[in-house]
Amino acid sequence: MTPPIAQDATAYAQMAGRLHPQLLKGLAQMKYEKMTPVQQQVLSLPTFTQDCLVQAKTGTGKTIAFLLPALHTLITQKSVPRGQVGVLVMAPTRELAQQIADECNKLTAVCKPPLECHIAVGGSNKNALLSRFLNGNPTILVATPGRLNDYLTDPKVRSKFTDIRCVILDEADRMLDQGFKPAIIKILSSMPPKAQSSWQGMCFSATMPPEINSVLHLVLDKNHARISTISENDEPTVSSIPQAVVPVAGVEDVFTALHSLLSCERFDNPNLKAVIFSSTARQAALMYHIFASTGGASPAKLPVYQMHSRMGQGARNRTVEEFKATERGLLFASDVVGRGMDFPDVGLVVQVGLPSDKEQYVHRVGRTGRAGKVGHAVMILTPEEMSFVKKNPEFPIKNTGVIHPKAAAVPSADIIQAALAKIPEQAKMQAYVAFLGFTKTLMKSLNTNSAGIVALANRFSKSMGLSEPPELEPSTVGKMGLKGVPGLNIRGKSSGPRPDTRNVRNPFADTRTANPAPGGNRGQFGGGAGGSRGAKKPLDSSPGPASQTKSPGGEPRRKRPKQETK
Ligand SMILES: Nc1ncnc2c1ncn2[C@@H]1O[C@H](COP(=O)(O)OP(=O)(O)OP(=O)(O)O)[C@@H](O)[C@H]1O
Repeated sequence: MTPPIAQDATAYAQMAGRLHPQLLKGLAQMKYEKMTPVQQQVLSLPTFTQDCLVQAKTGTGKTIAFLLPALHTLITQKSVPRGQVGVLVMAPTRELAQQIADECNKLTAVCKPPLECHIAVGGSNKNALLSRFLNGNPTILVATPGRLNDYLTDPKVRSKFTDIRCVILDEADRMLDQGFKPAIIKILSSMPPKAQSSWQGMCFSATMPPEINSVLHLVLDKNHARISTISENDEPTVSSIPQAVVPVAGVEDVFTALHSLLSCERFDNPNLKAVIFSSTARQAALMYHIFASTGGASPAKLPVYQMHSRMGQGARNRTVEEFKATERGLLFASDVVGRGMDFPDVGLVVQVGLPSDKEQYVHRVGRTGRAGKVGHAVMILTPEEMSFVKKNPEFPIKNTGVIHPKAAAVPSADIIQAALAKIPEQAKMQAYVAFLGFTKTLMKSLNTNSAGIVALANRFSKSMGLSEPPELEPSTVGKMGLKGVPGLNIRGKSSGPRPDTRNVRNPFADTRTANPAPGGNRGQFGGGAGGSRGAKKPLDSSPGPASQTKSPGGEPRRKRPKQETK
């Protein structure tokens, strides 16, 4: 099926004379014959060099919509001196940056002379990429802000931006939020001032919360064009994606309900390809291992994959490649793939628990129903989380009624219990600490207090089969703002031997799953951060820009991520 392109959409062939022939040839090779609405509107602007703020729904071809005008200008106007960066694209995650670079390379495949597109992202081999960047001809650079700032400490790198022509922010609302804004400001301070060199600014996203308006001046001039393919009364999600909520009786029933749901879905569609989002990296890893051990969604096996910030970059890259290529399978993910990622033919998105905000809901749902294809989205919510549905009536979320875990054709409760029994205790402890940290950030939306959060986390702990809540360092409790809250098991304040969450390392390092991801990314719970260490930065996340710490891959972490709690 083709993207949501109207019958009367303009064919790219009709752009002959307006778009450079080499780009038209590239489009033809990619088999993009007609324009999607956002591409049509952007290419209808009076000039391709105009600053613009562009909002269009997920999966409707925004990448090509920003690449075409930028590349056309690059090819047709005074050439950028050799070695200089002409177009800079910034995106929030390494995987999305790579995906944009891949799309750019396909589009420019027939360009002569060739246009080099480089990437600067964390977690990868910095020295090799930097040396290629310094010695090559990186006319186009796609970067994550943390790594680019890291590059920019080198004066040789800074000197490569003196002739910059165009700066593009993909996922612009995310790039300009509190987490990333300082890094973006720092990057822009290394470029010639916009007022003098008048580089073009472009901001694209599927969501544009009002807060973005006060910071647009960083990238766009005040006469920028505003394009939205979403009309005022339109829903913010793609209308061909039915959305539902499965309310469960309590936090204890979540995994069982998920198993029931996936089993039913699998029954309807033997080639099910689904992304299952969790609030934290630890929970994504936990669910991956549970479902690897149940053999995918029973009764038949589906390959399972995991994707989150606790994995090494090599494993992350392999998972992206494999899940893009596979026809069927379950990807247990955190929000590292919540925005922008284009996994073809995902037919189902499941959100286990709440997204960090309503924008994140839109982006997660948008991993299905892309390019005009069909898909649906389901949330699994506890009674405490159900207010999300009421508070956001703009989302057409249908309440399917409580699914009793045992109502499904398979004994999901027993299967989950058996799978949980095989999960190392340390992994459960880590999931508990991450759950506590993330749920604390949602205290207001959950309409509860600290004691309520701890009680919820303790029920979660019990449901995983832990005899008592894992022990926390007093300093961790302080950092979480939970000092004095009853129900916590605090080191030094409890009697008798307790499970120890310190120095927890790769609890799966020596285990083999029944259905490991083909990429071999087993045992990715650990990364060395134990319960208390993990909780030390309960809000930390790898895809974010610099604040104080650096991830092992050199991608700076930000103070308060919206996307992922480890
Ligand atoms: N003109 C076109 N014809 C056919 N397919 C297209 C066209 N433009 C884009 N696509 C395809 O549509 C899919 C979605 O494109 P893209 O990833 O750019 O969407 P997006 O709007 O940026 O989504 P998101 O908001 O999730 O980032 C991709 O698989 C892309 O290859």
